[in-house]
Amino acid sequence: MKNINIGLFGFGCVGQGLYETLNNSRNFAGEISKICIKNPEKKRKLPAQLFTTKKEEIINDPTIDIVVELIDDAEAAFYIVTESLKAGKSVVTANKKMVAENLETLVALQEQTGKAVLYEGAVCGSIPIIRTLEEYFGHEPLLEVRGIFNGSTNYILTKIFNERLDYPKALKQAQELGFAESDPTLDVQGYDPKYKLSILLTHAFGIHVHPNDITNLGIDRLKAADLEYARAHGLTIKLVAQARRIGDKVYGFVIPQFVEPNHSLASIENEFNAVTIHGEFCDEQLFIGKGAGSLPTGAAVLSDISALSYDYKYEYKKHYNLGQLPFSNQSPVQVYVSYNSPEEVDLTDFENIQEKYFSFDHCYIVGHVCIGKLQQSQWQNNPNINVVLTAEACQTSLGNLCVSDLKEEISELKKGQKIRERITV
Ligand SMILES: NC(=O)C1=CN([C@@H]2O[C@H](COP(=O)(O)OP(=O)(O)OC[C@H]3O[C@@H](n4cnc5c(N)ncnc54)[C@H](OP(=O)(O)O)[C@@H]3O)[C@@H](O)[C@H]2O)C=CC1
Ligand SMILES: N[C@@H](CC=O)C(=O)O
Repeated sequence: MKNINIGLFGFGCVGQGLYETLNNSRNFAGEISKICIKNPEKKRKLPAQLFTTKKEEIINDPTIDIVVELIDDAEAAFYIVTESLKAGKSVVTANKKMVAENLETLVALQEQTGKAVLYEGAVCGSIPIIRTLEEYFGHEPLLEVRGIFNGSTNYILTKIFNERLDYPKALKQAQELGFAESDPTLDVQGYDPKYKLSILLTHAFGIHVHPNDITNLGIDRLKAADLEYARAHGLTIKLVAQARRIGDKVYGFVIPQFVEPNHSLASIENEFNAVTIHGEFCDEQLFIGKGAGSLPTGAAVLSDISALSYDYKYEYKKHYNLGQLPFSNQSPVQVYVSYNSPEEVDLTDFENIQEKYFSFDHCYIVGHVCIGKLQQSQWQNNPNINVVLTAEACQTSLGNLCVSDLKEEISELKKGQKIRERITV
């Protein structure tokens, strides 16, 4: 095997994880010859001559074979990746925001330059999901890809449910352990798993969907009453990313979901991620592995570097071979919506309502709403409002209750009245 000369950008959690995995791999012939970082004053555990703050020292170095981009700034990462490709170097990156927001450009640039960009570490850490979709499922029509795509929020939810730790403490731990993004709102508001879903949409269904077109709701608005609701019903909550093909359309979104104890995602805890693939031929498969952290992500990056050493490239088979399936947000889902007072939610946005509950400290409704309506609604931006998919959320059969009648009835209810009612549709 040829000795590979690596130029590395970033020496934080993942960069150091890569360094460890590279040095402890017994059969990998490669070394890091230069590391570009941002802050020259920071104390490093490696000799100073290895570090630089000048990107060009790596991009323009003809002795460097592969560029590995592991920084926490998506804009600068895009520059590094595109300039490296233009300079004739293949690239490994773990930056899901950068990849998801620019995938079409990156695919075109790979075609133009003949060089490769690999990004296994960008999606679900150590789970080899992109290569699995590319190679193993390259010709199988898929029906669904779903799962837990964010380690930090899964860690937080595990600590909240299993140890009754409060949200700020659990988030702080996820940050200290290196799981969270530098801006943790990307994790807790569901952006990070949305970037990953956007990338998987390309490899699973052949479609490029910009993350801005995918709905994401997070776990940052969960209130004590929502947790009590879950516990009282024997449920837990997971932040679930999902995409499914129904007919000739693909639907996808990231929304927290109540999960029953016997559900395959219920036992996925801490920073572990899980991906379920449902294919027309293979039926269901479940992949589980650590989705965040220094060594698991470093291992995914090392695997990509190794793949480049035998000239591996993503072929984007489904994207090139299949007609573009349209992506749609017109998918009705059943949601639990909790809020402080009845006028905060516009019930006319709902297709129907199955349950409503008002008490002094907790109001909620359960009903079907279209993802597109949810995405566009003003009320959804209200920080008092928390939306969780019900355990049956994606069963699409809708009742036909007229919500305008209910709206009037509910708006007359005063906060403090304790009414619990199931409405049969
Ligand atoms: N942490 C994880 O578990 C995972 C992270 N990722 C992704 O990997 C990437 C890196 O994450 P992580 O290691 O956690 O981040 P860290 O914050 O731990 O490290 C970021 C590194 O990037 C360097 N850096 C920032 N901006 C620049 C720049 N413009 N030029 C050169 N270097 C720069 C920093 O330099 P300095 O040291 O000087 O501050 C630092 O070394 C991110 O895209 C993240 O989303 C993917 C999967 C898992
Ligand atoms: N912040 C991310 C890191 C890995 O992608 C996560 O928590 O999953």
